[in-house]
Amino acid sequence: MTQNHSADVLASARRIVVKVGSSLVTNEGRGLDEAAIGEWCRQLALLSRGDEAAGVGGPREVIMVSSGAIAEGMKRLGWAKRPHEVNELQAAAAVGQMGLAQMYETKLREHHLRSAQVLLTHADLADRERYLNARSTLLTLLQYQVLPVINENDTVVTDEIKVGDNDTLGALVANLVEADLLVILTDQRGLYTADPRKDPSAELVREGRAGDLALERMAGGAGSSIGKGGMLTKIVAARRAAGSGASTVIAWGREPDALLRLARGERIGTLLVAPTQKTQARKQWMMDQLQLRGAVVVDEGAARKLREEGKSLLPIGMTQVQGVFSRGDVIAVRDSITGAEVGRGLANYSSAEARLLCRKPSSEIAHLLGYSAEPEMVHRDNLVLKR
Ligand SMILES: Nc1ncnc2c1ncn2[C@@H]1O[C@H](COP(=O)(O)OP(=O)(O)O)[C@@H](O)[C@H]1O
Ligand SMILES: N[C@@H](CCC(=O)OP(=O)(O)O)C(=O)O
Repeated sequence: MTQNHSADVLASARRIVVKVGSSLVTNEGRGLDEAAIGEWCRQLALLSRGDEAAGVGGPREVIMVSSGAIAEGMKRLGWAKRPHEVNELQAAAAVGQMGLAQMYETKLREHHLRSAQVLLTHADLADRERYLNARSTLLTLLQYQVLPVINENDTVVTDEIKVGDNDTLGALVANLVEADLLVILTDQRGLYTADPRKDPSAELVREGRAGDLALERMAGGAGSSIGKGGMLTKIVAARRAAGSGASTVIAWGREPDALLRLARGERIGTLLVAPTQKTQARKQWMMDQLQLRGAVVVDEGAARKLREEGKSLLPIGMTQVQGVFSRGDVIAVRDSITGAEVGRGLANYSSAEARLLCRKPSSEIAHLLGYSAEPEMVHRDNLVLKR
């Protein structure tokens, strides 16, 4: 990839997930690093506003994934050694998360940015319906220019049902909101050819392809007892983020103005470029669904609006619902005249609900179902037209 092209990947990223690790957040376990958190918050606020003087080229939607709850909880409880017992780790997380949320709230407020705490579990991301709900909440927060500060809900999860490390959580969040870029800030300047703590001759890798297995061989585990995943989970996270088209940067969290410089297109740390672009990755995923659970049949007018005007499918254009599907399933949209597939997309309502909504204006959804998720049956962003 050329220098210019990689600068584009960075400068054109509109939706960015930033992940910071425990060792940075808690100053290697010494306690919340107020100055460092304040510094990221300042940059996040400038990015979110698209501050002209900062030269970041327009507003960005930013989400923070922050570790540090357990490390901070241990500090507050006066525990010198990380406990092994799950209930103790969970208690530490509960104590530390208070401090974490409070610190981000205070620092972001100083920079006139509102924030929201979002604690997620693996189950929230694995279950289709909860996944869509989490997605919808995060997108709503972004729409209102509120910065979501995310961590795993350590207090309620045990080892078997854990995401486990926040590099992976960051990638899952990037998938969830279809981010353009995942920035992983850590205590090293990026990925080195070997663990720099063990091999002083290791060299910084400036760029690679996300998913390249050779990179995984260079990466080792955590260098300190504070961090959880080490470099390997970051490289695997980059592969996962690339699944929905997001590229990843791994950079040093203390690099001055790192987030602003990245947004300006400056090359810092290690850039792992996603081989397929965001929309392409998404379309591919939807088209690859072999087993469609159902379909909605639409009238001529709706089919035309979808095909020719790139519009969303509204319930009013639906004439029939086929099969049994849930909210979030991929369904086919069929033309009532020829029966041909117009396209495929994500259903906002289940088949049972959709049957009640056929031919009805969206303004009646709340009345008919007792709630309203979205005015569309399938939003155009979640629709791939058949060529
Ligand atoms: N190839 C590598 N390049 C850079 N760091 C590596 C590599 N292999 C292992 N590491 C280790 O990974 C550590 C970063 O991971 P971790 O401690 O989990 O940080 P964080 O808390 O930021 O997630 C580094 O301090 C380093 O010792
Ligand atoms: N959810 C945990 C973080 C776990 C984790 O992945 O830590 P790290 O490797 O430092 O990003 C906490 O807040 O303590």
